[in-house]
Amino acid sequence: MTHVAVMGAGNWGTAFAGIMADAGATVRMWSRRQEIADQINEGCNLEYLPDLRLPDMIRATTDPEQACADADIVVLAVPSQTLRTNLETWGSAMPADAPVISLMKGVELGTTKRMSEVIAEVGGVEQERIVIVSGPNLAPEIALHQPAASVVACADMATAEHVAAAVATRYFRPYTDTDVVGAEVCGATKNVIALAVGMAEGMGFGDNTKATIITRGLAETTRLGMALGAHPQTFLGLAGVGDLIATCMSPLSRNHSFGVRLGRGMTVDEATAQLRQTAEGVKSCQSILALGEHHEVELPIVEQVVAVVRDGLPVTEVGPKLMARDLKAEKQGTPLPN
Ligand SMILES: NC(=O)c1ccc[n+]([C@@H]2O[C@H](COP(=O)([O-])OP(=O)(O)OC[C@H]3O[C@@H](n4cnc5c(N)ncnc54)[C@H](O)[C@@H]3O)[C@@H](O)[C@H]2O)c1
Ligand SMILES: O=P(O)(O)OC[C@H](O)CO
Repeated sequence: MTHVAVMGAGNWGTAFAGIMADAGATVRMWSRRQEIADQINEGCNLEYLPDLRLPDMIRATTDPEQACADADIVVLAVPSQTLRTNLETWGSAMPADAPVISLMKGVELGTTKRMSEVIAEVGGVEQERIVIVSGPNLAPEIALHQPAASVVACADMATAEHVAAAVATRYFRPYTDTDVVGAEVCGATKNVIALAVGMAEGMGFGDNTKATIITRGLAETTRLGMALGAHPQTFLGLAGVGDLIATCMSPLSRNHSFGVRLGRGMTVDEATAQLRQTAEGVKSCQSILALGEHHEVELPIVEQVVAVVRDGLPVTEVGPKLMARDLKAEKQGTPLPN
């Protein structure tokens, strides 16, 4: 039987622990807070996913050593901006040879590192062991066992196949890939595009506007990913278009909901206080823009989101700024996949 350690007991960590248990594994979760560990051990994570009944093979602890003991697979499910500190705290608890699944969708502020780069640097994990799971996977829907699929990407295809077999259930279908960079760029950037779509919705704009932001958001995501060496087809797959649609259109998305609040006139602090959940795009927009600047890639929508959340630009000025940009050919700077 496979033993899995899930480090992080929030929305996605808990739903993903459920997937792995349903796929036949025993799971030990690491929770920062004792009361959440206690709730999980009683069969329900009331704070994050009250509707998901957790089976007995999922146990929780606040001790990282206990969580990781004898783990065949480790799953990391913490906010992107705390991953570095979390890894430092866990230290030698992490096993030296097990595959490490990254569920995070963000880029580190300050360093502009992708999550796999942080895991390699701080956790000392080789690229062949780092596996990205990314796709249209809103945790509350997965918790209800609604069918969904995801990309399982690893530099080493054999490891991707091994992990895919370990996460496949009747409601969760993995597709393997080796494009780690592409999966990570898609996952992080779609959160920023969802903020922009949410802003538009909050201001009262309709589906033409939202579809325009999604499509041009895909164009800038593809440009950035390709500059970093990603495969162009990744952006048309589950981690790309799939997740972009789910996150930009769903009221369950924290990033979308955060954007809606900004569009209705709330400040970032007000929206943060009201949502009280991780909306990764609010921080990652800044590191993604910095990454774009470093690689000389134009990211106009990301740039406007940064202007709103970091610099306080009124949301009403975003649309006019984007619409007044120089006219260009649609495919300029965004090669199509072969
Ligand atoms: N929720 C989803 O539907 C979903 C789906 C796919 C990917 N993701 C990604 O997975 C990652 C985790 O998301 P989530 O939804 O589980 O987030 P969450 O906010 O629901 O949970 C985060 C967990 O990390 C813990 N944590 C550990 N150290 C922390 C610290 N220093 N500060 C704050 N929290 C700390 C929290 O206690 C909590 O248990 C994110 O990168 C997110 O983009 C989420
Ligand atoms: O709730 P969000 O906005 O973090 O999005 C959740 C997932 O990433 C959707 O796939």
